Amino acid sequence: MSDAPEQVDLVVVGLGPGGEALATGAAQAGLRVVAVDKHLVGGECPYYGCIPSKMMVRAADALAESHRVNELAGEATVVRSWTPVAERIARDATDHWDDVVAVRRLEDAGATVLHGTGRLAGEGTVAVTAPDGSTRTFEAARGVVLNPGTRPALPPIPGLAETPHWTNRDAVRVTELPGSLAVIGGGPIGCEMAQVFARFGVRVTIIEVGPHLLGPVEPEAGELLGELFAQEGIRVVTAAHIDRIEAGADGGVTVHLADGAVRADKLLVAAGRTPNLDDLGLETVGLDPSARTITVDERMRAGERLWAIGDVTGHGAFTHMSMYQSAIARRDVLGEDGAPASYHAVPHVTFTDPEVGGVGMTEKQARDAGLTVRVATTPLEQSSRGFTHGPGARGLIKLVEDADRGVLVGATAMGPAGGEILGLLALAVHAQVPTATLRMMIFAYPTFHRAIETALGELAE
Ligand SMILES: Cc1cc2nc3c(=O)[nH]c(=O)nc-3n(C[C@H](O)[C@H](O)[C@H](O)COP(=O)(O)OP(=O)(O)OC[C@H]3O[C@@H](n4cnc5c(N)ncnc54)[C@H](O)[C@@H]3O)c2cc1C
Ligand SMILES: NC(=O)c1ccc[n+]([C@@H]2O[C@H](COP(=O)([O-])OP(=O)(O)OC[C@H]3O[C@@H](n4cnc5c(N)ncnc54)[C@H](O)[C@@H]3O)[C@@H](O)[C@H]2O)c1
Repeated sequence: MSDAPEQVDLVVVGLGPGGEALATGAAQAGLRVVAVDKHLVGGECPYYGCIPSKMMVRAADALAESHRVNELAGEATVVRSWTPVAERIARDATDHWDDVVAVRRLEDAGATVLHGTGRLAGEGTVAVTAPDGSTRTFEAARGVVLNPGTRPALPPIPGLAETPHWTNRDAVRVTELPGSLAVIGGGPIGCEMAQVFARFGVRVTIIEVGPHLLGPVEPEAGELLGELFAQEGIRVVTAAHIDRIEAGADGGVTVHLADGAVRADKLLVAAGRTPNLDDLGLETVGLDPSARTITVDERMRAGERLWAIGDVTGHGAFTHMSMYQSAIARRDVLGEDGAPASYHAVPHVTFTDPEVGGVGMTEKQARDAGLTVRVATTPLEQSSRGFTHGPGARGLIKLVEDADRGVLVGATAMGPAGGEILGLLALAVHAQVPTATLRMMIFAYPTFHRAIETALGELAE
């Protein structure tokens, strides 16, 4: 039974990267903050997402570089071992999936931290159910911030629910590698994980329903990634239709496609995310709990005394988006001024090798928006840096210009350190730097980012 509501200033439900930062900032500003998470303070990114997966990527890239020694610098023999990867994730990244440090940090900032499930119970009110079933109810004078994030989606494929499978949460906790792995989904999670495991000797097949890997990026980049994956021995099946999935008696799995079958020791499902909106009490404030996103305005307001941030707002499922929105919502909660949200230059990087970075609109999005579009694409390996780099230099720069305004509205940087090259392009799109000004820049020789100059030259032709 719940006692009388406790009076506080702010309740933050869900402590992903943005929720944790907001709760910290609001508590440090003197508000009485209750911060609630039903699992780990910090959310998906530090425990099951960005951080452990990037440790896996780093290890796999080191292996790939070691193999390039044979072409560039003599002979290298490497004995692969997953043990250091698993240990680094468990010990350094996730504290063995324990959030005690994060909880203490938030408490030190002045917040009350509760492990439990938060549900709205009308405007400005949240009921928190602890793991032991007890409930406390809070009335928040300033209001409630929602940052509930997402969980792995399970596509409605016959047999899948009954078949043992990994999601990203299992993949980052693996201590022993299987001989073979089937991956459903060729999005960022599927691609990053597939390449990592393949580089550690696992026979990997990616099964993607779309026409190429990394659906929303420029098709040239997704197709090139598929080509490079195939070259390093990853089987990529695109335009696939999975009829059903069958668990084998030996613990393996068979994915039955419309034309053939894929047999593997393990199955990784990386087929998108389900927003954690179904058990949040949204109906008590007039919102739809079955919706895929919560609509927010440019200050992250979702209703009276209600804000939402992070993946559930539908503006890009990235940690940097959660943090960006967190800062805007925090200012609004505290009654401070600041720039409203703007999404014309959202950057994203998939940390495959080569990295695939993008910002703003793709060519298709720009054309669909009715812009007068001019594009230029240049292969990275044909730049001086690409030529000297040799193996591992494949990639591309693609620019999308609004020709009427003479500014870039989108760009792709794919290649070694593609995510770093993207920085320059993200600035150009963000600040709407005229392409005429970009053309006057001096690009250091021989850098990868100098390929942007080549592409700018092609835009002008
Ligand atoms: C494998 C993987 C790799 C990724 N790599 C990158 C990357 O390289 N770069 C990048 O920018 N992004 C990456 N992402 C995405 C990134 O993890 C998310 O965008 C990021 O975590 C932001 O999510 P969020 O703030 O919406 O909340 P989340 O991180 O999803 O956290 C939400 C929190 O809310 C809690 N919660 C949910 N409902 C309730 C409730 N009712 N009551 C209490 N608590 C609740 C959950 O327990 C969770 O802790 C990756 C994701 C995955 C899965
Ligand atoms: N480096 C990064 O920034 C990074 C890395 C990983 C994840 N993320 C974030 O996490 C989110 C989730 O990643 P994700 O890769 O799971 O999702 P996603 O939605 O981006 O990709 C899922 C892929 O699975 C495919 N798919 C769906 N159902 C299928 C089916 N039945 N058969 C075959 N293919 C199917 C989709 O066509 C899509 O290509 C991403 O949107 C991204 O924003 C970011």
